[in-house]
Amino acid sequence: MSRERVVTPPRETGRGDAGIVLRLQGVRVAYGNRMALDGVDLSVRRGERVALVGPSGAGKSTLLGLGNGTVVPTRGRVDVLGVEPRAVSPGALRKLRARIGSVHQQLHLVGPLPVVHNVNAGRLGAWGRLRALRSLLRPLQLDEARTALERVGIGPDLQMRTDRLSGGEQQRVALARLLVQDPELVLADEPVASLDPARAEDVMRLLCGLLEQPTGHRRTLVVSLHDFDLAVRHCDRVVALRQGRVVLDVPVEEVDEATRARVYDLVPDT
Ligand SMILES: Nc1ncnc2c1ncn2[C@@H]1O[C@H](COP(=O)(O)OP(=O)(O)OP(=O)(O)O)[C@@H](O)[C@H]1O
Repeated sequence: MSRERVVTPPRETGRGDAGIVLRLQGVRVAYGNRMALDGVDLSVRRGERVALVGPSGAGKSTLLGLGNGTVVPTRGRVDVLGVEPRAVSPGALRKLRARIGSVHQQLHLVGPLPVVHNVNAGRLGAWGRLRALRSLLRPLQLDEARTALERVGIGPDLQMRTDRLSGGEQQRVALARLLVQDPELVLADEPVASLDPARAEDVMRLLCGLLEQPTGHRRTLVVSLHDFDLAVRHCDRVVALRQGRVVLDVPVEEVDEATRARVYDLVPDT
């Protein structure tokens, strides 16, 4: 078993800190005496697509939780979109979260509601309570919802009950919700874990397509994946965690058969 730690430092873009959307410095997260992350340093630049891989319990979900402020570091510092989540007021944290899109294996759609409301849920963080209530009575921004649904490839039947759609269509509604949210950073926790390979490929292609903005800029993606091949096909960089430590951090071009085979055997530095 190899004891090396393979880390290629992030490529310099000459933009300094301004280009970094997520930074972890010396981060430790402990749940009681269980160490979920231990001494993690990681910087993700604007527009990067970073895949988190590693065995079950390695700390991938915990790292994503740090990104949206649902997990607080026990030690070290986390900065997201220029904000330190644990240091800001609840209002500022809400504003920060409105700039971050979350994708999960569970879609968190409200089944009995018409599709339009589930798509518009992407705006709740930006709208505030009154506007959200108004939209529940009479949906706002129908054109944007329609455009988002067309972009994810389902018909514009906005009034259809969401739970009448197929599983694949519901997945697309969840992605349309992400699109109308228009986040700067997307954190996706095993978004394709329960899908067959063909659908997983489809959803990853769709998700990555949504990261491209009409302006030519790209939203940033950090995604945990169990399938190493999917990570290599769709991301720019692979970060492998094991027992709460980063054991591999390389651009996908540097991933060869040997790296791929080693990932699940690597152990952290001691
Ligand atoms: N709320 C919690 N309370 C106690 N322990 C936790 C909690 N959340 C995570 N852990 C522990 O922290 C470690 C890292 O868990 P985490 O869910 O981040 O790993 P993961 O890499 O996402 O795993 P998986 O691939 O199975 O989802 C595990 O040992 C887990 O049992």
